[in-house]
Amino acid sequence: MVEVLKAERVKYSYGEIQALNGVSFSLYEGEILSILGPNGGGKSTLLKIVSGILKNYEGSVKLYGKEVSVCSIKELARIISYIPQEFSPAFDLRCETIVLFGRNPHVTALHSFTKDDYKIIEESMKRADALEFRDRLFNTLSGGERQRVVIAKAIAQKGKIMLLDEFTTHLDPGHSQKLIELVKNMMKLEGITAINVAHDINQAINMSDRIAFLKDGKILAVGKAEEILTETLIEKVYDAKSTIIENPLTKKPLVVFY
Ligand SMILES: Nc1ncnc2c1ncn2[C@@H]1O[C@H](COP(=O)(O)OP(=O)(O)OP(=O)(O)O)[C@@H](O)[C@H]1O
Repeated sequence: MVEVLKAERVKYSYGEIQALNGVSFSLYEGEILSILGPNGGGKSTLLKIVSGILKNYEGSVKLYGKEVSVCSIKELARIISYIPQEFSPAFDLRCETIVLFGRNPHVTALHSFTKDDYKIIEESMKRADALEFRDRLFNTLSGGERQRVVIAKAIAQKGKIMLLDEFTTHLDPGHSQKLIELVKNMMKLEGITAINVAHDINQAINMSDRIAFLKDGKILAVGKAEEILTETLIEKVYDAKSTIIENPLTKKPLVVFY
């Protein structure tokens, strides 16, 4: 198994607030690792460190063996595609232009976008089922339609690692299901690896190879859902009562809160 990312004893604080307090885990090529946990547990902070937004962390975070804090933003953007919960550009931009942003990390100082870039954009929009929005203004689309465009941008970026930050939060069950399928298929076809930050535990169990629970800046458990999930763990993480049954369709654990 190729280790794509290795985090060791990562600590991060915002002034007095210790957001991460000794986080260690590995991410292996081709897997989806979902990170779950209560509000304020440190999930977004972890994604910001992995994507190079927060650099002054303690410990070590290596991507393909290289420390993230010394990678340039452009270098990271060639490896990492980030799909946020919401993307709201400050200006009125056409959807094609948004997807074109995905090609920025591949453009050199000497020449701008090429014919190939435009071909990649068209293919990416087709795959994300977003081609029909090509000439529409991004801000006029619905939440689900926008996410398809943002996913097209991530496809066009051709990063080997995808960071998904609660990317289905504002979507209805139909759109949410379609987008998860799209991301999973894309990952299989392109051999992409993903970290998926989520609150919907059952959705995370169904779409992931492994799950991790982050609380108070520490990982409480990480592994295959069927191996680590217990009612006691759920209570420790969320302070909530649950019962865990077998999902009749997927045969994976299904957490029922009560
Ligand atoms: N810019 C900031 N300045 C100060 N404190 C921050 C900042 N961003 C996050 N924090 C604090 O760091 C801790 C971890 O926050 P983080 O956003 O990483 O949690 P999270 O697990 O993503 O939460 P949620 O599930 O609510 O999105 C929280 O206590 C939060 O208040």
